[in-house]
Amino acid sequence: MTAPAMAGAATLRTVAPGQRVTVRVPATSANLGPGYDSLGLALSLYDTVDVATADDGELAFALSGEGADTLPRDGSHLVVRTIDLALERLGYRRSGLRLSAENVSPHGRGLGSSASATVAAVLVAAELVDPADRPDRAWVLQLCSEIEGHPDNVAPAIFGSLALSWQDGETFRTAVARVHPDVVPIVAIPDYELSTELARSLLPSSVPHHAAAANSGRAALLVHALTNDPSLLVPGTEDYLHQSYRESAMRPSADLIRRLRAEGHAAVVSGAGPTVLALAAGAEEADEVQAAVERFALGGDVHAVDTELDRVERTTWRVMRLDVDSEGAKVEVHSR
Ligand SMILES: Nc1ncnc2c1ncn2[C@@H]1O[C@H](COP(=O)(O)OP(=O)(O)OP(=O)(O)O)[C@@H](O)[C@H]1O
Ligand SMILES: N[C@@H](CCO)C(=O)O
Repeated sequence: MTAPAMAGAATLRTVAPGQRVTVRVPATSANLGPGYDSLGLALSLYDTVDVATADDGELAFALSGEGADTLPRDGSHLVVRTIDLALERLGYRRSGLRLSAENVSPHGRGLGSSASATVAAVLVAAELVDPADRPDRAWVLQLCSEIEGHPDNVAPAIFGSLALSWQDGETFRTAVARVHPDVVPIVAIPDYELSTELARSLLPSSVPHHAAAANSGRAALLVHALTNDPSLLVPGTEDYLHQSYRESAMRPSADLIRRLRAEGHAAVVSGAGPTVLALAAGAEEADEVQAAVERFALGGDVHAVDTELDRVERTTWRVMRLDVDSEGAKVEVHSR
């Protein structure tokens, strides 16, 4: 992991004006059932961040897509805040920034939007410093994992494919595995949000030993199923550590997962939810999954009943058949 030692605030250098960097980062699905805080898959759904430096100290934003009307347009914007942090770690600070972002990944739905934004920001910062101070991708993984608190979304966002991540003391590491070409990810994104922070607060501080033992068997099986034998995806995606504890915060998603699994499909909560991820073993099964989700949606599962208003709210779902992204984040540095 190479990067310069952190400089004191007084010695921070200002990044050169007139630079422009564009980064495209895939969405990611973490956990995949039993791989809690460890496994993550990169998906063919991309956010793009474009940053230009200026010497006027001003921040300017051009945001489109998800969050365009709600995200802050000041130094508290996740991308700006993370660029500032990464630059500081590298011994730099910024003056003015022009940030354009096209956000495609939905926020707060379990598709790693905050991880994608964090990865984009750290990769931008890495390009804005002098070449001699440029960090490698292990440093990028470390900082992004520290910011997110866990590596399972940021690793596939950086490297693509299936990332198997772990922690050695304070150091985050990852190994990237190639996914079997028959595996087809399908996401069913409900119309309600769930913050990762809330979903994490629902987990117990310890689990019974038999649950941990069962989970480790399934996590091992899942890696084999995803890379070598997709016919084992249903048993490989059984989880014992998190999904059941979070059900109360995402009933419609839990109901859809039960329905899909009962019909023989490998369905799990994507990340901290509430999106449902199904991993089909081939195009034919992917068609069946899409049809099953549509039947479930038409059945009109009840999301909330407001008895005072005598009104029933029903969940609506956006279903997308995606590919596994095998490239990870792509950085383009525009010549001056
Ligand atoms: N592209 C972005 N630009 C700025 N802020 C973002 C961006 N994407 C996400 N965020 C911030 O992160 C929040 C969502 O983070 P959260 O961790 O709750 O969900 P997620 O990352 O979408 O899902 P998960 O971590 O379960 O996969 C948003 O509400 C927003 O504040
Ligand atoms: N492993 C994380 C993924 C969401 O960021 C969780 O389930 O809380």
